Amino acid sequence: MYDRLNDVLSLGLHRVWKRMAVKWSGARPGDRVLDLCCGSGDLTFLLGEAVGPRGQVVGLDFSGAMLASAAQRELDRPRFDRLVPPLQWVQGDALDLPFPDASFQAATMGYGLRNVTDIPRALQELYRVLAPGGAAAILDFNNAVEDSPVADGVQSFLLGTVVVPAARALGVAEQYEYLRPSIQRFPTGRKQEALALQAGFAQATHYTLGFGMMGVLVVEKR
Ligand SMILES: C/C(=C\Cc1cc(O)c2ccccc2c1O)CCC[C@H](C)CCC[C@H](C)CCCC(C)C
Ligand SMILES: C[S@@+](CC[C@H](N)C(=O)[O-])C[C@H]1O[C@@H](n2cnc3c(N)ncnc32)[C@H](O)[C@@H]1O
Repeated sequence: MYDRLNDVLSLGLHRVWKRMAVKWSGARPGDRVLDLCCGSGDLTFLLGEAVGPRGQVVGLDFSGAMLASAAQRELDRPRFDRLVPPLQWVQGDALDLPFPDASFQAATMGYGLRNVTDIPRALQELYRVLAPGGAAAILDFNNAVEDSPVADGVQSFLLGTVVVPAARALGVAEQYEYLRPSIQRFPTGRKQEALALQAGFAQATHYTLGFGMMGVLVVEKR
């Protein structure tokens, strides 16, 4: 239901945003890459396409149920889709990653940073497991309250008049009612850049997508 609602409610655009995040992560053929808070694996599968059969892809999530869903999706993929390497599904905490320092050349995090309980800690762990020269792309809703009050207003309107009623019709209103307050608590793009630099990244740039309602924080480790 989560995947289907994402398609319907974003008019399929979330797939475009996820492809942009993978592109901006800098994942290249043969790389070892990580998808943090992978959920049902949307970004993990896209990373697999980017690194190809010689690459290595790890999807991490602390929900065993989401990982089981992702692993089943991998089994259900058509054989010709098997151009990607076998994906590794790891149950773990983004705040205490079970990987050595400098383990990955690139990483993604899709709609996860806003959901962790300690954003600075998550950025520090991401920095630690990236190799020097590595990069990551962190896709999430954009808290546009400072940069674009119009985008903030439209986002709030759509969440309240389209998203939550649609979720209510499917019996999952409570989960989707969480979105607006979580976005209001989420650091703005500028603040995310500052947090990333504090975590040790040499470069941090926040780009907006979806008419300012989504954002991607791109970070680079020297
Ligand atoms: C893929 C998307 C959201 C993932 C997502 C993240 C969460 O933290 C959740 C928490 C609780 C419930 C659900 C989620 C969740 O789905 C983004 C697209 C799906 C959104 C639900 C749609 C939101 C519509 C936007 C306000 C604006 C649409 C942009 C416009 C079509 C250009
Ligand atoms: C909204 S879903 C996003 C899933 C996927 N990245 C996507 O783009 O569809 C957020 C995911 O983050 C996971 N998550 C939240 N906090 C986490 C943490 N501290 N460590 C690992 N996973 C976490 C949840 O279990 C959930 O699967």
